[in-house]
Amino acid sequence: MNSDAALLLETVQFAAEKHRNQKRKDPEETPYINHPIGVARILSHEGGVTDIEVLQAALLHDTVEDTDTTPAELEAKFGVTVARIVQEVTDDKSLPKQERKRLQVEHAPHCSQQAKLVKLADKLYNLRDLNRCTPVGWTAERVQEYFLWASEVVKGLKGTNSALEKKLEELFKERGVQL
Ligand SMILES: Nc1nc2c(ncn2[C@@H]2O[C@H](COP(=O)(O)OP(=O)(O)O)[C@@H](OP(=O)(O)OP(=O)(O)O)[C@H]2O)c(=O)[nH]1
Ligand SMILES: [Mn+2]
Repeated sequence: MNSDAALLLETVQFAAEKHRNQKRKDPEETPYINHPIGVARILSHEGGVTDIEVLQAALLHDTVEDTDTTPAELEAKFGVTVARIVQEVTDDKSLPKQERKRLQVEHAPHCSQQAKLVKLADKLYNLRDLNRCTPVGWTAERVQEYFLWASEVVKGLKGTNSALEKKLEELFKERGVQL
């Protein structure tokens, strides 16, 4: 087997183990790991991304934010670059939600190109997921607010990947949100 394929399998196995007890917020309680796998798949199949470290970071992107995984653990297992990309896309969960959301908008333009790619694919996946079904407990207003906020983040990621940006723009247009 080629070493990139082996590395991706090692990475997806690690992420699946870390997220093993988590579910998405949809009514069917989809396994959480479907999301990071989908984000990596968007980058590879729709974004044309071949940078293995970006694909690994996509698979791992919610492990530090949402599980007991530490940045040091990622660095030891997957190297400094993958750990750094994940750190760049990790929200500080000790901050109030409004502040976290504001900081994503503020920080997006200053992220590395690799982190910007992961952020674009993360938003694309989550917006498509919102179109597929409404998370349990969310109102239509909250869904629309998420689209509005995501558009503010995506504005700061412009010029990163035209294919992904085009698909995001289409989703915003359907919601009457101007990018
Ligand atoms: N659309 C959708 N999202 C779900 C679902 N289940 C879990 N999520 C996650 O919920 C987050 C968005 O919900 P919010 O209420 O805005 O944020 P919060 O979970 O951090 O409080 C996303 O986190 P994230 O990936 O860290 O991204 P981000 O929104 O923080 O950028 C998304 O992955 C689902 O069924 N549908
Ligand atoms: Mn995510």
